[in-house]
Amino acid sequence: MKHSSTAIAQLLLEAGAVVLSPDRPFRFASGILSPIYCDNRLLLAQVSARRTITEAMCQQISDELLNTEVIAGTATAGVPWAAWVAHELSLPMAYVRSGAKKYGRGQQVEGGVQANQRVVVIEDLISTGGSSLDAVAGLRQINALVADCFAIFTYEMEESKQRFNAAGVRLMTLTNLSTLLDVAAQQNYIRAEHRSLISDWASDPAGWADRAGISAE
Ligand SMILES: O=P(O)(O)OC[C@H]1O[C@H](OP(=O)(O)OP(=O)(O)O)[C@H](O)[C@@H]1O
Ligand SMILES: O=C(O)c1cc(=O)[nH]c(=O)[nH]1
Repeated sequence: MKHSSTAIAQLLLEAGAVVLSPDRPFRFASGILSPIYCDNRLLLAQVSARRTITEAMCQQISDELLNTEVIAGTATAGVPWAAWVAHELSLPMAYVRSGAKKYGRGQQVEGGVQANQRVVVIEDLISTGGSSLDAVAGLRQINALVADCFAIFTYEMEESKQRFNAAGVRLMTLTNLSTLLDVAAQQNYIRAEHRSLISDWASDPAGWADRAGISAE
């Protein structure tokens, strides 16, 4: 069964993964302050939801990325998804640390990826794209071939689009912020004023805190 972007957004909402906190914004990995946070890690504990996500990822990879040789997860939140997808597709799995390990073999990429292997990077969520593209850079450094990244969710930030373009990486996602806001509004998960607030944030996430007069704690 094909899983639509709307169905996956609904799943995230039902799973309680989407949290709003306009008055005490979340700090993202990139430093950006945000009134919304999507905690896909909560899906790890929800067997039916994680099965649906894994199935949807496997389906798209089987349909569109026929030559994939390795599934690589970004540490930490991408790793379990990469493991489940690689297992289902009977492909080798690897993971990419945020930086090279400071002891042992000193590697950023773990799992024996070979030069010229075609690798798909799996991430749980894309904000600026910095984490996934660091993983791509780590893989390319050992001469792996990376042209595609796959994530559950993207905020559709202009910055991420530009960075993926510049890196020559195609980003595929199961769902995105605009779909999530549509579903959340239709089903009364969020009020109209919160939808407007999040849309305003999304129009310029990095400038939002200043615009809204919110100072970082
Ligand atoms: O697109 P970006 O701007 O890089 O932001 C998204 C990244 O941030 C989160 O990871 P986090 O740094 O919180 O670490 P974790 O995966 O260990 O939870 C998320 O899991 C992505 O990896
Ligand atoms: O950019 C991030 O750090 C980030 C945003 C978000 O909504 N969820 C998450 O896990 N990380």
